[in-house]
Amino acid sequence: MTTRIKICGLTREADVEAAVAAGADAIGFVFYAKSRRAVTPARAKALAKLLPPFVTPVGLFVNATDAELQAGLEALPNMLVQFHGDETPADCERVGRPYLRAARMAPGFDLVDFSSRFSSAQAILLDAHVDGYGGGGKVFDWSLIPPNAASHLVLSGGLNAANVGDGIARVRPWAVDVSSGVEVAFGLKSADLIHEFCSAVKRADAELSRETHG
Ligand SMILES: O=C(O)c1ccccc1N[C@@H]1O[C@H](COP(=O)(O)O)[C@@H](O)[C@H]1O
Repeated sequence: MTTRIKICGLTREADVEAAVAAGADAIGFVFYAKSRRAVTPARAKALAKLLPPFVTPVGLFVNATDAELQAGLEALPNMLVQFHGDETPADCERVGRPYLRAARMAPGFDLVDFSSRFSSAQAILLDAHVDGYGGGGKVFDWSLIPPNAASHLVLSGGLNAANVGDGIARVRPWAVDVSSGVEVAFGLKSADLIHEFCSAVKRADAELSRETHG
């Protein structure tokens, strides 16, 4: 299987170009004003114009107001919505768009129950439980993920080129998502690290395919 790749928290044209060139399937824009990776809807619109067909823009929101959601959706009408705060299933469904719902993984968290409550999500995105909701570059204990927790899982939380292959082999996610792990300083993406991350994902897929098909 091909593991899809999302590169999140892009703020500059060069980062978007690097992610597309490296083979990313999705690009995330952070619409959360408290994040140092935040972009305005107008900025996201300008960056998303660089995306070729079949690369999906994703808008990340944390407990956004209706006005903030609307502004994001108007700027990026074709975006997938990533809810990364305390949104309820009703909050997510009210927006009427395909969405990812972030689960903040920590010991005792009931992922099976969470996934069943958010069964209308396209995928459950697994992130470590950190202060500030996410994007903390922290790996969580992957053994907390029960088998068949959701039909589509996006693995995130502290991924980088060195550990993403292990994550793919152990979790077998539909997709992986990275932000901190492709940065040289907080919020500053590196084209080289983006390329290394995407190459590591492709190597892991090739290794799994060899194990499966010989
Ligand atoms: O990136 C942020 O600033 C952010 C803020 C609030 C919620 C989520 C955020 N980022 C997302 O967190 C995960 C994990 O990121 P990392 O690779 O550990 O840095 C990922 O989905 C980011 O998009």
